Amino acid sequence: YDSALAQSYQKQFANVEGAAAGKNLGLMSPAAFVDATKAGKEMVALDIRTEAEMALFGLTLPHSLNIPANELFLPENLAKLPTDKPVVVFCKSGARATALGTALRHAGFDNVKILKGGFKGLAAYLGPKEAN
Ligand SMILES: O=S(=O)([O-])[S-]
Repeated sequence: YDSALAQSYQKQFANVEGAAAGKNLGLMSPAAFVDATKAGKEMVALDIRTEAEMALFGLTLPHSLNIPANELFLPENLAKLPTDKPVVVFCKSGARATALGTALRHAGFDNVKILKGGFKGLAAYLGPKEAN
């Protein structure tokens, strides 16, 4: 294996322990995302689902980007990601966002957060109380 890369990951994950483990992985709960959005905090939501999924439903937030996971690391797409405000990565259930968000963080995008549970988690959190 690539020992330099492994060392770099060891450094990245060295603080993933105890109560701060999730935070140090860049995970953001649906509650924290909703609160930050309502508080008007400047954030960019990045939807990395496939185009077919995005066609069904997607983000209508003012600052959102749609870049499918399989194209995210193309230089022209990385160039679209702001580095001066949080970028919250979205997918359906959180798996892709965790993988791709972790990769972005490892590549130096320290401002990247991962929406825990994806759209599903957000919908479950908002639930009927918001619909009423
Ligand atoms: O990757 S996923 O959690 O959206 S199915």
